[in-house]
Amino acid sequence: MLNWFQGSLTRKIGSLSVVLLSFLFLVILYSVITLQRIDGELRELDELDVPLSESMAELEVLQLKQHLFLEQLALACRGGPTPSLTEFRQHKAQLNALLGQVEKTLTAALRQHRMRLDLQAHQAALASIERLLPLSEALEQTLTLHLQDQQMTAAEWQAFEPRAQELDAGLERLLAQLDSLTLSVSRYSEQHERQFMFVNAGLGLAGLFIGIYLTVYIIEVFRRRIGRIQGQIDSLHHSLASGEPLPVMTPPVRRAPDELAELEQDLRQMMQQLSQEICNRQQVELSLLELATRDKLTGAFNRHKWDEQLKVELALGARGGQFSLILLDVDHFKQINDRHGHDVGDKVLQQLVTRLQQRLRASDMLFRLGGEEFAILLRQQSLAAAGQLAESLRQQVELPDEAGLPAYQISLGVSDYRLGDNQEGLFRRADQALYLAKQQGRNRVVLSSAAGQ
Ligand SMILES: Nc1nc2c(ncn2[C@@H]2O[C@H](COP(=O)(O)OP(=O)(O)OP(=O)(O)O)[C@@H](O)[C@H]2O)c(=O)[nH]1
Repeated sequence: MLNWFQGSLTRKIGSLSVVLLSFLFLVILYSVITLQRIDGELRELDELDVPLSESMAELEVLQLKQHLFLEQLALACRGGPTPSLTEFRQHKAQLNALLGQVEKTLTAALRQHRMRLDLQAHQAALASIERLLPLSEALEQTLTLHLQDQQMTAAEWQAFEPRAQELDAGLERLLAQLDSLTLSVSRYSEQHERQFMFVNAGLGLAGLFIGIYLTVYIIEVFRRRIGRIQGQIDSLHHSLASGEPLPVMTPPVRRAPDELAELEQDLRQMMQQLSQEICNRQQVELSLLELATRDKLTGAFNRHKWDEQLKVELALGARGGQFSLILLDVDHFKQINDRHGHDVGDKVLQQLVTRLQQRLRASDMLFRLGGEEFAILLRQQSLAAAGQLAESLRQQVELPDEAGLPAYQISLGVSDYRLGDNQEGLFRRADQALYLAKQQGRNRVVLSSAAGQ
């Protein structure tokens, strides 16, 4: 049973169909066998019912003839013509033949015994025939004796009449028994046919319900599972369109490994891979963006980013925004390189960026313009405030180093945005301030205003 639940969908539907077909086959088999039985019963009924009915009709006619003969005999006692003994003998021979025929029919039915006949009623009818035969024989002998002298006396008639009536009553009883026998057989057959009809209708309905259940089951299974797959494909479409990672999938529930479940699992795996791919791609994009905008050695923004950002800030400035610019340069950096080597020079540049970043705010942006030259964009900062920050940066850099790097200083030139400035104008003012700082002995801050700009 557990195997069935874990089986493929084709196997499940196939096995349910086999159950349904087997059930229908059994229904058909049952119908054929029962119909054959009913047909046999009807044939047996014909074999019993038809001859018995014919014999009964003849017996009734014979009984009437017997009555007439006895009436004539009663009249003969009172002086009427004596009836012919030959006629009585003919009746008796007919009676014997008929009784023999009925006995044969009943005995044959009993021997076949395929139908549910009332055995007691059968045997009672046979016993009645057994009793009637000697009675008829004795009556013939008595009548032969009385009619030898062609005349029956009144006393003889009185003795004879009860025995004749006994034979008549016996015949009457036999007829009633045969009648009830044929009636009960017909009733049994009718009842049996009705039962067959009900059972067959019930089985047919059961087959119909199983068929409907199977159909509904298949439709429901497909509808639910395909709906789930559709939902996953929808979220895949959405994710691909928006570029967002796919929703985190719960680990696949262990389900029957049928075709649809396999498809779902494949789809889930594909979505997980795709989700991973999207995350990777976003990381790659971030890395590429970093590479494109950051300086490899120091991690500060690069020249390319500087050009872009300066355009943005100038556009904002043209709309009323305020910002300032600091240009800074390491003093005598060539000497550091020359004395301590290029690698130490690199470390100095890295350390410089770290120290500067420590003092800057999140909205400030530090750029390496080339060599040992740097620029800082300060949003919402006046020239004076930028000058103060520049001075504090200078002092910060001047502090003795704990990592064993040589001491160094920086010179800084500061300018602020003025309405109508372009990239060159703004940069030139800051650069001239820096140049002046170098001229005045380095390790200092010069504002563009002080530089006469
Ligand atoms: N270690 C290292 N040195 C660099 C790098 N880029 C430029 N330099 C060196 O920086 C030095 C700049 O020297 P200069 O332009 O003469 O300036 P300076 O020696 O700092 O003198 P002033 O600016 O006048 O104080 C040169 O020797 C360059 O080789 C770099 O990425 N790493």
